[in-house]
Amino acid sequence: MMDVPVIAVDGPSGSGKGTITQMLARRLGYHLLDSGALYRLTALAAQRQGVSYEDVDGLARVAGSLDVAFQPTPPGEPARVLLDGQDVTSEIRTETCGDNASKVAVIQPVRDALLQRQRDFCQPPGLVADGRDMGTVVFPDATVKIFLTASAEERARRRHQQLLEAGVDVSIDALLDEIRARDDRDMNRASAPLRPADDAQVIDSTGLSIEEVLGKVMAAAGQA
Ligand SMILES: Nc1ncnc2c1ncn2[C@@H]1O[C@H](COP(=O)(O)OP(=O)(O)O)[C@@H](O)[C@H]1O
Ligand SMILES: Nc1ccn([C@H]2C[C@H](O)[C@@H](COP(=O)(O)OP(=O)(O)O)O2)c(=O)n1
Repeated sequence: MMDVPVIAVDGPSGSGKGTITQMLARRLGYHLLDSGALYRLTALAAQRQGVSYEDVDGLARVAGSLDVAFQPTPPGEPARVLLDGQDVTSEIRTETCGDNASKVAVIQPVRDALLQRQRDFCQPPGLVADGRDMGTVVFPDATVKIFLTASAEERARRRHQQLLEAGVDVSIDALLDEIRARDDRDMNRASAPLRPADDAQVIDSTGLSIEEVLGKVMAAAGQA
């Protein structure tokens, strides 16, 4: 499958990966892998099955047997995500689920159990892959590697705005604390820590509009 182009986009929470990869995949007509959704689904499925976040074997089993479907939606809307046939699109987007995802994601057997499932998304005509280790571990031979970042303060402001639009009012300071804790856990774990691949192009989106970031990413991908 190495002749299928892969654009890997990694970066911390709130850097704009989900927004940019969705727009990019649509524009190029490529498939999209939201790898974070798989970690979120693992956390949710474990909770539903009563598997504790300390039970390494249990978590790996949950990750390896996830019954997941991603259904396309109109432009601008997140893909619909089904777990065991049930719509969990909103449920997996909460801050708590993101935090739980980051906790199960430190466990190597969980990462191993999800590896092939992620690689299976690499299908013609191409793939845009969103995550933490797309360019370093899952698709080390990716055609283009982008590391998207922004200051923690900017990412907390974006998350605040996003939650307000969803009717949830959480203080920016609380969100900043959460973002820092999640950055710390994702960057300092032993397995596939969040870091730019050696051959990644780093794009700092602080102070840039979504369109400006998309332009830079398209240029980096040679498609501008
Ligand atoms: N360059 C940008 N400028 C302003 N807001 C942005 C930018 N990129 C993304 N956002 C907004 O920030 C929030 C988080 O973006 P998202 O794509 O979910 O990030 P990630 O997937 O990296 O966690 C969303 O509400 C999104 O609309
Ligand atoms: N490729 C990936 C994707 C996500 N994770 C883990 C670490 C992240 O904090 C959680 C949630 O990721 P997700 O991309 O959905 O979260 P954000 O939208 O960036 O807030 O999952 C991972 O370890 N490896």
